Amino acid sequence: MKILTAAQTRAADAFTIAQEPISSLDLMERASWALVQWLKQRYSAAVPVFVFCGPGNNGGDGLAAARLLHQDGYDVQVFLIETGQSASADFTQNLQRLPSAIAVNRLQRLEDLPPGLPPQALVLDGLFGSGLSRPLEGLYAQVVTYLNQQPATILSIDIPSGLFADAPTPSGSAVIQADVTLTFERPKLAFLMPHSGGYAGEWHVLPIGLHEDFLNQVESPYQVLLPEAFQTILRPRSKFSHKGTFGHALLVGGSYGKMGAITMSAHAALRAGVGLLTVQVPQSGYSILQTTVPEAMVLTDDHERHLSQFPEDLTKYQCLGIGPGFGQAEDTRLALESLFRQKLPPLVLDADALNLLAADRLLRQQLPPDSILTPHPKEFERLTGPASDDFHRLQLLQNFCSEHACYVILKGAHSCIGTPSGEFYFNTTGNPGMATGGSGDVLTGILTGLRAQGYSPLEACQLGVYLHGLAGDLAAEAVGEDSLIASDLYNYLGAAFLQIRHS
Ligand SMILES: NC(=O)C1=CN([C@@H]2O[C@H](COP(=O)(O)OP(=O)(O)OC[C@H]3O[C@@H](n4cnc5c(N)ncnc54)[C@H](OP(=O)(O)O)[C@@H]3O)[C@@H](O)[C@H]2O)[C@@H](O)CC1
Ligand SMILES: Nc1ncnc2c1ncn2[C@@H]1O[C@H](COP(=O)(O)OP(=O)(O)O)[C@@H](O)[C@H]1O
Ligand SMILES: [K+]
Repeated sequence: MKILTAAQTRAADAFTIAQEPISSLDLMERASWALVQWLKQRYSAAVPVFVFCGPGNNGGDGLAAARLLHQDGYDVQVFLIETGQSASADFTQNLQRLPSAIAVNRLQRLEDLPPGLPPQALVLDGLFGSGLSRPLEGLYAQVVTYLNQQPATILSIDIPSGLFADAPTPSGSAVIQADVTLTFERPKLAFLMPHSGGYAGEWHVLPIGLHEDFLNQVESPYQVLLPEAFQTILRPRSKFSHKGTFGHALLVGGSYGKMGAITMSAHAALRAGVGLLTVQVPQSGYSILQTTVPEAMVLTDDHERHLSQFPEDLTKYQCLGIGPGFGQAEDTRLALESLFRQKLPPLVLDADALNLLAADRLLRQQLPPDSILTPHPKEFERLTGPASDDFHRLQLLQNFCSEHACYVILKGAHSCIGTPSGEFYFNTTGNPGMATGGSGDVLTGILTGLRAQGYSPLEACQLGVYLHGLAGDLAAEAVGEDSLIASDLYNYLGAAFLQIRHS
């Protein structure tokens, strides 16, 4: 699903109004109706609703929602922030349509605000939406600070007020801290970024019938991954298939004290459906691997505690995953250097393999095209240098992927896949229970297993991050986020496959 910028959203709005055709006022009514339908399922009419409106169409949505909620028996009060700014036409129309039974409070200074809102109250935040053009100041900023201090639940209409949809919001700006955001038609880029995503709270996308032709044609480099995409990607396992059909993967990693990392990757590659798996570890890992992952074949390095070599014949493998528990010993670095001079199967690189790459520009330049790299933000920073904000980080991601013709999964709450052609795919599965040691090792195993089965690098990245997060969500349903550990992720991978195969 494509993500639109604020400007594209305005264009989608205008296109829909002209082509459907529908009046702008009726489109606002449709958006507000969708919002109210959602809200009614979650909050009963016993909950008092306080609607805060700015001067634009976001405020217009708030007014229309206030009227619809009042019709449904909710106790609604409206607060208009009046700074002398002229209101939008649809705002004005909706203000005129407001039944006189709804109390309208006009706020011109901070003192006009009620001393406090009841904890059981629901605040509808309709101050500003996609039309925000500068950080909030004065009375608007004061109202935001006031609302953020209230014990009430805040539901933001479209976007938390004060948050820029597709540009960095300057730090220290007044932004609504929403509990829930109901956003129209498409998620906003800011919801997916580490520094701004938290403002949106739990967010949901409400379709409001923006014109299909526009949505199909509009070009956007940003997409979110949804399960529908996998119906065409996921391959069936045909009746006469055999283990050779599903590829032979090689995982290289592990060092003394970090053998668990490569063990978890191995489990994950197997659960991702690979036909055969070989794992190369230092000698001290031999019994560990043979005991804990009996399905895998094990090769050992000459060294007891760290890796210093790769198997000689790499041609029989369909994917080579390197990194979990790899270490950064000098021998290990030299082994990686000589590896890059050979003809190689598709690569997945993680953890210390990335740190070694980061420390060596020449090595980076030899990175084979179509490799998949899976850095967390710190590893990414080592590869590209620091980013000034989340949007700059996306720019660095794009530069890196196009310079090295590779795919980079920038891991996080919404892991982002960067591609050589400049598209970005944000993941929508996963939860904070996955913020636990070894989660990334599991992802490496999944990607290696998928790539060995012949999935393209982009398919493997998309399927891999989605399944990994979904396994985390299913595991969290069973054991809770607090107790989730990385091995739960490969243990729930089967359930995740079943869910996307049958959705
Ligand atoms: N297509 C859709 O998805 C649909 C969208 N809909 C809804 O419309 C919303 C977008 O509405 P919108 O364009 O009127 O923008 P909104 O944010 O309400 O306010 C803009 C006004 O505020 C002003 N202003 C800006 N920043 C400011 C600041 N810091 N401090 C003070 N003022 C500031 C700005 O003035 P200016 O920048 O010109 O100075 C302008 O006057 C969207 O989020 C959704 O809720 C639905 O109804 C229908 C379908
Ligand atoms: N809050 C979160 N929400 C969703 N996924 C998360 C969250 N925190 C971590 N993850 C996922 O868990 C994995 C952590 O990887 P990484 O930091 O490399 O862990 P490790 O090095 O311990 O294996 C990534 O795939 C990341 O997307
Ligand atoms: K808002």
